[in-house]
Amino acid sequence: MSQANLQRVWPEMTEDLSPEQMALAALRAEIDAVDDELLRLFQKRLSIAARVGHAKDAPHGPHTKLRPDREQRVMTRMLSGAEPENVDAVRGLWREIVGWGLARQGQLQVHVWAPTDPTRHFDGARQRFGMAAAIRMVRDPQAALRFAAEGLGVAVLAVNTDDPWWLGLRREWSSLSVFEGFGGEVPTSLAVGKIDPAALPQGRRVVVTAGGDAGDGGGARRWGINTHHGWTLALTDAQLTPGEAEGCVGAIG
Ligand SMILES: C=C(O[C@@H]1C=C(C(=O)O)C=C[C@H]1O)C(=O)O
Repeated sequence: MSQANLQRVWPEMTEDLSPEQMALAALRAEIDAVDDELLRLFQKRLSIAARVGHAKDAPHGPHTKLRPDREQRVMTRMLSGAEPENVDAVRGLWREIVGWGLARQGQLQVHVWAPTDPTRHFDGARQRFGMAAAIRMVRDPQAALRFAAEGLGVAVLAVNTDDPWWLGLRREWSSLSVFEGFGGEVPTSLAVGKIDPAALPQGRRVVVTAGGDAGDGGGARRWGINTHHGWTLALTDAQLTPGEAEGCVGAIG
């Protein structure tokens, strides 16, 4: 709102103000108007997200409502429209917005297992899933996997430790998919959940394979994350299909 307009709308409020105070009040009035618009749009988005949740109930599927592919598309679209200096702010805000959208379909429960540097892993989960999620640290990776396999929520598990929990992704926890990596180019923890394989993010696949070979058809780039008794957890650029013989257990974008 311009200073002249402010004076017109609130003459009694503005008569004793210095020009600096008037300028500040005008800018704050502008922010109030933007906030009103944001509030209306945010609440509209939340109610649409709730309707998307009902649409996912029919037919009732075995997967959680979290759709990493859709979240990735929403995020990419927003970041491509953001001014360069706003990219970090937009990323952080949209993580929150999408987190609250998902919460309208049921609060996301996240169990984090990270025996070393737990706060760093907890913070990574909080940034990824937002304030809407209920996040807690747990002591037993197998219990966290069981929790995720029962469809009660998702698990974030550290991989830079001596516990090769990830071997189970090809055995007893084959209903779970890795859908996110935390900690940089070579992730130090992975998120797993009962994610519809069709809803995994586009990009790097996660593979658990016997021997040092990712079985990715050769030529495709590959990053090793961990090994244990001849088994390898790695990332690959090869577009493998989750659940098939190549040992693909998910994708992290
Ligand atoms: C709204 C949806 O559900 C969840 C919330 C999303 C959002 O708020 O944008 C996106 C993906 C899902 O994790 C959806 O699947 O479109």
